[in-house]
Amino acid sequence: MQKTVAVLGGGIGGLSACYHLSKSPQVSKVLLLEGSGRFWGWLRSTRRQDGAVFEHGPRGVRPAGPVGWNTLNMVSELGLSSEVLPVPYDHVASKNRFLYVKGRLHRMPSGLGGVVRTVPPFSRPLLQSVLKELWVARGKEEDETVHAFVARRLGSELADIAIDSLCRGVFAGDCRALSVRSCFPPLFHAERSRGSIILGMMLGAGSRPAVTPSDLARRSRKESWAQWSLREGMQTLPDALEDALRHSERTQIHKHSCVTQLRSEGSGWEIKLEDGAMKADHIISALPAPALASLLPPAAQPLSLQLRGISMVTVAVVNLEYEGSVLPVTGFGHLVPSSEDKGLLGVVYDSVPFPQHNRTGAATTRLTVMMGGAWFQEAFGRPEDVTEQCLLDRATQAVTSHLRVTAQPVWSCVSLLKDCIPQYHLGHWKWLENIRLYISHHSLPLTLAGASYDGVSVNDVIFSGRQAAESLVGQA
Ligand SMILES: Cc1cc2nc3c(=O)[nH]c(=O)nc-3n(C[C@H](O)[C@H](O)[C@H](O)COP(=O)(O)OP(=O)(O)OC[C@H]3O[C@@H](n4cnc5c(N)ncnc54)[C@H](O)[C@@H]3O)c2cc1C
Ligand SMILES: C=Cc1c2[nH]c(c1C)Cc1[nH]c(c(CCC(=O)O)c1C)Cc1[nH]c(c(C)c1CCC(=O)O)Cc1[nH]c(c(C)c1C=C)C2
Repeated sequence: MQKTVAVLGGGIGGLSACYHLSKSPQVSKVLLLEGSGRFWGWLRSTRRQDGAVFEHGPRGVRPAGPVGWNTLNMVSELGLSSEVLPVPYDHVASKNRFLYVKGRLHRMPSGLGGVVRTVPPFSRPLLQSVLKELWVARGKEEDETVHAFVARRLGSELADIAIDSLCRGVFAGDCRALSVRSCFPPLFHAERSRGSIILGMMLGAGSRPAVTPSDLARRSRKESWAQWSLREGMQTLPDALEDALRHSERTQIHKHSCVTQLRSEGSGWEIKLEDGAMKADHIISALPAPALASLLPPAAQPLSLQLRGISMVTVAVVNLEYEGSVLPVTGFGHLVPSSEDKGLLGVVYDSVPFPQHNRTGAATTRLTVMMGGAWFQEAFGRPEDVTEQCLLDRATQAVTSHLRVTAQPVWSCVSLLKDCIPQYHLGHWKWLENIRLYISHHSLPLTLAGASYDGVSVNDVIFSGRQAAESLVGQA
C-alpha cells in the first residue's frame, strides 16, 4: 500500500497520528494540515525569561496503564526522558485534593481513616456507601448519566458533591448530562461484568490494550508516579513531535493551512484550503468533531449531523503568580461543586506539584483558576463579549474568598479556550457507533482521532492518534 495520507489538525492527536504514520514504509506521503500558526493544540505553556513556566492547558499526565505507558514510550523515543518531572503518589499534591463546599475547604477523604470516619462535607462514612454498593442491583439501561449512575449505586450525596466536582475537574462538564458509559468506562464495565463498582475495581473488568512499557514507563511504575510534567512545560511534547516530523522525509507539515472543505474525488479526497487544494488517498481527522462536520460534502450530511451532536465547552483559564507562600493548605488544588458556584470550576495549586516551574530562585505561589465549562454562558454570557478584566477579577476574587489570600498577584495571564473540551453526553456511545457504521458502510477513506471520541486526556488522545495510524498501516 503506497498512499498519501492527510492528517487534519495539528493538536497532540494529529501529531501522534503523523508520528506513527511517519514510521511506516507503507505510506509514501504524510501531510499534516494545521489551521493555526502552531502545532500545540491545547498544550500551551508560557515560558518566561526568568525561568517561570505557566500552563494554559493540561498540566499533569497520568503515567499508569497502557495508555499512560504509550505516552511515556513516545516521550522516551523523543529523547525527553531527562525532562520529565514526576510527582509520586506519596507527594502531598497526590494525597491532598480539596472540595470547596459551603464556604469552606474540605480535604477529600483518602486512606483507611478517611473511609471509615465521617469526613465533612459528607454526612456519613464513605465505607457505609461502599458496603451498600455491593448489594445494589445491576442497572438495566444501555447508558446512564454519571450523576444517575453514582446516585443509584453510591447515594445522592456522593453524586451531588464528589461526582459533580470530578466531572467539572476533568470534563468541565455537567454530571447530569454526561454519560457514565463514555466518560468513565471502567465504572460502567465494572457494574456490567461484576455487578458492582467496588468488585470491578478489585477484580478487574473490561479489556486493556497491550502496550510494552519502555524503561521510562517501567521507572514510573517502580517509583510510583501519580502524574508527570516536563521541565519546560507540556508544550515541550508537541514541540518535540514537530521537530521529529520535520526530520521525516515522507512527512510534510503545514501550518496556516486551514481546511475549508472536503470533496470526494475518485477513491480519495480533494482537500480545499483557504488558498489552494491538496489531494489524499485517506484522511485521518484529528479535528474536533463539529469542525470536521462543517467540512464534509453535502452527500455525507447524515455523518455531519452525528458529528455535530458532540458538543464542546469553553473554559477560561487564569494563571496567577504571587510572591512567597500564600496558601493556607497544600495539595493539588480544589474543586467547586456546581451547587456552590456554577461558573467557578476549581483552582489548581501549580507550585505544589511542580515547584520547578517557579521563577528561578524565588519562592512563589502559582495558581490556575478554571472557569466556565458547561456553565460558561450562564455565568459569563457569550465568550465573544467577556472581557479579560472580568475574568481576572472573578478569578482573584475566588482566590481571596476560597483561600483567604489577601495579597494581589504580581503576574497574571487570562486565556479563553473556546470550545476546548468535548462533552460525552448521554448516548455518546451510540453516536460513535452510528458514526463508525456510516464511515464503514460508505467505505469512506476516513479515520477519526482526537479528543472528541474515546477519551479527553492527553494519554487517550495520543493513543487515539496511534490507533488511527495503525488501523491504516498495522503496527510499526
Ligand atoms: C484547560 C484544559 C486543561 C486540561 N488538563 C488536562 C490534564 O491536566 N491532563 C490531561 O491528560 N488532559 C488535560 N486536558 C485535555 C487535553 O489537553 C485535550 O483533550 C487534548 O489536548 C486535545 O487534543 P486534540 O489533538 O484532540 O485536539 P486539539 O488540541 O483541539 O487540536 C485540534 C487542532 O485542529 C486544528 N484545527 C481546527 N479546525 C481546523 C481546520 N479546519 N483545519 C486545520 N486545522 C484545524 C486546531 O487549530 C487544533 O490545533 C485539558 C484540556 C484543557 C482545555
Ligand atoms: C477545574 C477544571 C479542570 C481542571 N482540570 C481539567 C479541568 C476541566 C481538565 C483535566 N484534568 C485532568 C484531565 C485528564 C483526565 C485523565 O483521565 O487523566 C483533564 C482533561 C486530570 C484530573 N484532574 C482532576 C482529576 C480528579 C483528574 C483525573 C485524573 C487524576 O486523578 O489525576 C482534579 C482537578 N482538576 C482540576 C482541579 C482544580 C482538580 C482538583 C483538585 C482542574
